[in-house]
Amino acid sequence: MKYGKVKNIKTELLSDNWYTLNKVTFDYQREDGSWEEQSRECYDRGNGAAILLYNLDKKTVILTRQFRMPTYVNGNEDGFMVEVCAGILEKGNAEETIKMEVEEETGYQIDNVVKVFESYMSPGSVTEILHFFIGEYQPNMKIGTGGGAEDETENIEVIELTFREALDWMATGKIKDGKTIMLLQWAQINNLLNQKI
Ligand SMILES: Nc1nc2c(ncn2[C@@H]2O[C@H](COP(=O)(O)OP(=O)(O)O[C@H]3O[C@H](CO)[C@@H](O)[C@H](O)[C@@H]3O)[C@@H](O)[C@H]2O)c(=O)[nH]1
Ligand SMILES: [Mg+2]
Repeated sequence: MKYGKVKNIKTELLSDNWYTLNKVTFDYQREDGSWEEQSRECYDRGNGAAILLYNLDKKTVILTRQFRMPTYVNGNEDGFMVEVCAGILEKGNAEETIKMEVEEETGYQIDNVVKVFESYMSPGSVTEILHFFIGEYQPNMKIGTGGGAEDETENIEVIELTFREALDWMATGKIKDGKTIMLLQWAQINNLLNQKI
């Protein structure tokens, strides 16, 4: 293997309070063939799925707004984040999970989703791979209020914006969430809303 091999992998559990934090110690083979011991903390919160919900007639997208404590403790003044709908894969595959999350968080029941790419979001410390989808919604697909799971105290606000407004929010920093920026830019590059940029 060109960029080294690993052996003697040892995993020490540091925390399993909500998700799992492990310290992984391993031998890593360098380019010159010599071995060195390294260790990395790996935070395992499972894998996830995210979706850009869009409507072609109205040229709109649906986003969510929710309080995110980790951002509050790191400079986000009110702690609120505008994000695409997303969730952690609990049971089932990414496609099933994202349809369930859409219903739970936004109140829309959508039939078709299309996977567009996947990405490790923080590969130096977080194990998670995130599956990215797009899905068209129609007003008559709204069957509930959304808001997130009661037992998870999510308190999610559902926001409908024109695609143009969403791009402006991204440009001005009102949208600062990585997965949301990635999906909005994917839509822009691929002319998803057929709009001249
Ligand atoms: N009580 C408690 N709740 C927690 C804790 N950590 C997270 N939660 C809550 O558990 C819920 C998980 O909801 P999901 O909708 O399944 O996940 P998500 O937080 O929206 O995750 C999505 O966004 C993340 C951040 O961008 C992504 O990393 C993830 O893959 C997914 O796309 C959220 O309400 C979250 O606040 C904790 O330590 N304690
Ligand atoms: Mg969520």
